[in-house]
Amino acid sequence: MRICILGLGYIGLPTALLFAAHGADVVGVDVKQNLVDCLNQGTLPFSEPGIEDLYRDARERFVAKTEPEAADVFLIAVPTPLDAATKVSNLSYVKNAADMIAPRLAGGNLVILESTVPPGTSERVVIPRLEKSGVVVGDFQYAHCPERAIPGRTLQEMTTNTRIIGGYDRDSAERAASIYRTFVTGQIYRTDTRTAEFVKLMENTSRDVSIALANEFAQLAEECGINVWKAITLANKHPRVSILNPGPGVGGHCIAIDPWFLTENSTRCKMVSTAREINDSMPNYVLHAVRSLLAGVRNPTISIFGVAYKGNIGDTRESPALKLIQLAENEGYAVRCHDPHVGEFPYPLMNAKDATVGSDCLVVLADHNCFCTVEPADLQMRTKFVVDTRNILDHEKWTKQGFIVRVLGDGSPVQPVPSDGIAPPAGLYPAGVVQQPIVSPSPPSITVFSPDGREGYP
Ligand SMILES: NC(=O)c1ccc[n+]([C@@H]2O[C@H](COP(=O)([O-])OP(=O)(O)OC[C@H]3O[C@@H](n4cnc5c(N)ncnc54)[C@H](O)[C@@H]3O)[C@@H](O)[C@H]2O)c1
Ligand SMILES: CC(=O)N[C@@H]1[C@@H](OP(=O)(O)OP(=O)(O)OC[C@H]2O[C@@H](n3ccc(=O)[nH]c3=O)[C@H](O)[C@@H]2O)O[C@H](CO)[C@@H](O)[C@@H]1O
Repeated sequence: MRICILGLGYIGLPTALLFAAHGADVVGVDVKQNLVDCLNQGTLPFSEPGIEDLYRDARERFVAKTEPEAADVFLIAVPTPLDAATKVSNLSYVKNAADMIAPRLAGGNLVILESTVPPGTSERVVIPRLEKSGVVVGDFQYAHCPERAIPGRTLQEMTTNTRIIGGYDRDSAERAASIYRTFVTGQIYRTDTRTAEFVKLMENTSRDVSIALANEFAQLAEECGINVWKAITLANKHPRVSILNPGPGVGGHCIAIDPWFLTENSTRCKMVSTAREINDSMPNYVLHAVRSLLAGVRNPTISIFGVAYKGNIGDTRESPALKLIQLAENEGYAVRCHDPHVGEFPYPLMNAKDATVGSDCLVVLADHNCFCTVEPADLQMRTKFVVDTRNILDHEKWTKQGFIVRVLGDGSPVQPVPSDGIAPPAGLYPAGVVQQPIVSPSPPSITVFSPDGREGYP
C-alpha cells in the first residue's frame, strides 16, 4: 500500500511513521521545505516518547516531499486554527490540502481526513473539492477519522486508543478501518462523517467544560476559605464524581479552540462559550494574585516557569503563558521566562537561575516534572514570592527557604505573619479583596478517617 500524508506536524508525522513502520510505503508531504529537508536528513522537529525509535523503524519506507504523489490512500493532517477575532474555524489549510490531492486522485483511492473540523465540513467543503478531480465520491472512498491521541503519549495513544471512523459510505468505513488496523490495537467504531466530526468536538468540549468547572471551583474555594485541591480530592472519592484540576488556563491546538467549532453556527448555546470564557480568563485571575503580592514592590520583575501549554511537552500553541506575559508587561512588569522543554517562543527563554536572579515573584504555569526538583536555595530572588498555579511544588521546602507561596485555589484559613511584616492575601484572590496575612499552608480543615478508623489527611 502506498499512502500519501499531507501535514507532517504533531499528528501527521507520527501517523506517517507508524504506517511506514508497519509496512506501508509512505510519502509524507509538508509545505515547509526546511521541515522536509530536516526529516529526510533524520532530524525530528519535536520530541515525543518513542518517536526516535519509531523513526529508525520507519526510515526505509518513509520519504518527505513538498508535493503529493499518486497513492492508494491520501491522509490529511493539516492545522485547523481558529480565527481569533471572529471565533470561526479557519479551514484554509484543509481546503488547500484537498486542492493539492485532487489532481492526483484516481478511482479506487481512499481519502482520509484526520484534521479536526466543524460538523458537515467533509460533505460541504472537502468532498466537493476532491471531486474537482473529475472523480466522484463513491468512485473514490472517503472517511473522516479524527485523531484523539494526547500530546505526551501520542504514539501509545495512536496505537491503543479506540478509533472513530466516519465513512462516506459503508465501503469507505470498512476500508479505512482495515488500513488503521495495520497498527491500531484499540477498538474501531464506524459511523458517518458528520457524526465522527461531532464526536471529536464533543470530546474536547466536554473536557473544556470540566476544566472550567474546576477553575470556577478554585475561585469559589478561595472565597469560602477552602483549599480546592483538598476539596477536590475528597469530592473525587465519590464513585460518580471526577473533578479535574484547576490551572492557569487551557491551551493547546485542540481544547482551547475546538469548542468554538461546535458553536460557530449556533445561536443557542451558552455553556460551551461560558466555559471558554472562564478558561480564557484564568491568566487574568493569576495576574491579579501576582499583582496583590507585588503591591509594595518597586519596578517588579516576575519569572514565568513553564511557557508550554501543559506539563512535559514543548508545544506553546494557545498557551496561557502568552496572555499572562502580555498582561504583565502591560502592567509594567519586567517578565523573564524559563522552559527547558520549549525551543522557540516569542519571548527570550533563559535558564532557571538567570530567569530568577533579582526577580520578585516566580509564577509556575506549566506542570513540568523538572520544576518539582528546583532547589529554592539556588535562586537569588529579590523578593521571595511564588505563585504555584498547578500545586506541584513542595511548599514546605520553599517556605523553609523564606518564600511566601501562594497556590491557585488555596483560600485556607490563615495565620498572622510573625516577623518581617509581609502580609500578602491568601490564595489567588483578585486584587482588592482583603484577606488576612498568611505564613504557610495550613492543615486541612476536613478530618478524614482511613478504612481502619485512624484519623488522617487525604
Ligand atoms: N496536536 C494534537 O495533539 C492534535 C490531536 C488531535 C487532533 N489534532 C488535529 O490534527 C490537525 C493537525 O494538528 P497538528 O497539531 O499536527 O498541526 P501542526 O501545525 O503540528 O502540523 C500541521 C502541518 O501541516 C503542514 N501543512 C499545512 N498545510 C499543508 C498542506 N496543504 N499540505 C501539506 N502540509 C501542510 C504545516 O506546515 C504543518 O507542518 C488539526 O486539525 C488538529 O486540531 C491535533
Ligand atoms: C478529550 C481529550 O482528552 N482531548 C485531548 C486533548 O489534548 P490536550 O493536550 O489539549 O489536553 P489536556 O491535557 O487536557 O490539556 C489541555 C489544557 O487544559 C489544561 N488542563 C488539563 C487538565 C486539567 O485537569 N486541568 C487543566 O487545566 C492543560 O494544562 C492544558 O493547558 O486534545 C487533543 C487534541 O484534540 C486530543 O487528541 C486529546 O485526546
